[in-house]
Amino acid sequence: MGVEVRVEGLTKSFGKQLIWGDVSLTLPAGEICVMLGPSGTGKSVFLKTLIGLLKPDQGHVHIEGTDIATCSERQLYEVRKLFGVLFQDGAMFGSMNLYDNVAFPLREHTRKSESEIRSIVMEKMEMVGLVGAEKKLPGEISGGMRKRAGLARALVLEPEILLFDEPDSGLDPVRTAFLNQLIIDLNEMTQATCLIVTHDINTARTVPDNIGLLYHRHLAMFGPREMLLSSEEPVVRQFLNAQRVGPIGMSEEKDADELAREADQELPPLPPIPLQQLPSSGVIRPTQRPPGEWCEQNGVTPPPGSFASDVVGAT
Ligand SMILES: Nc1ncnc2c1ncn2[C@@H]1O[C@H](COP(=O)(O)OP(=O)(O)OP(=O)(O)O)[C@@H](O)[C@H]1O
Repeated sequence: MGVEVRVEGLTKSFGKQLIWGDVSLTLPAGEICVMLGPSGTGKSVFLKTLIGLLKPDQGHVHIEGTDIATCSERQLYEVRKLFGVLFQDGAMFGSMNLYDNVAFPLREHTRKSESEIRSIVMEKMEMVGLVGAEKKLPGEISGGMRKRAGLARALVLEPEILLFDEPDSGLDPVRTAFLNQLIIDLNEMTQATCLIVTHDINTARTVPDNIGLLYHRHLAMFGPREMLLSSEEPVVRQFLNAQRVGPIGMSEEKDADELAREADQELPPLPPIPLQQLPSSGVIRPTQRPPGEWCEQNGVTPPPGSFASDVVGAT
């Protein structure tokens, strides 16, 4: 079972540049969360702060009784073992074949025998569909395969928390759909708490239990998927529906003149909320809420056509 990650009042700057301030959210144990945000809003910095690769200026990251922001190096080393991270390019060692890349954390962090390592590596290679490619070098395979190899490596220490930094970057829509299915199936299988940083709106709309949006140096919103997909809040609405009309401009926020010009433009209606993607087993995950539950419990009328099986992005 995954563990909860509780972030409180987190602030990070580089020199005088504030990246984001006062970020508070909880990644609930075993749930899948997505973090969105325009380019450069500090999503990768957020991931790195969660695993203690970057120190925040203020705030706390509580994981199983340890505060990553203030703990000792020794405690950090222990807590890091709870994490599996899939970096954007898979972060493979170019001179090692896939087998040795995937085996690397086991050889570094455990005293397991080579035969134990072999069985774990092959199990994870099978999970990500890479059996037969063990001897290939990272440079000899496609970007999608590299990501799957990176995922196998992220899984070998049986992590309780899985972080994905733009798993869909550089992948075509079909490969992205397969990778998303793999993430959902892994979550069902391992119950690890998952956080996916992505730009892909379809992923954000259909995969997670919760969505967060970083914008303009703060966390604009974080909460259940249906809450954000039914939100009328301008930034959330604009981003989750990939619209030009709204506060977000080409480089940063729009200025007052641009916003005034848009004032009389009518916003398109909110699109229907798609069904959340199921694991391959077709059975709802333990942490997944039935469609429409959040809206019903919170007295929110979902946009017309929501939760129909033929809504684009439903499968
Ligand atoms: N180690 C660092 N030192 C100084 N500035 C940094 C460092 N790491 C990141 N930054 C700055 O922090 C800001 C946010 O970067 P980050 O990569 O987290 O954005 P992002 O939201 O993940 O962007 P994208 O969606 O384009 O990948 C950028 O302005 C970047 O230049």
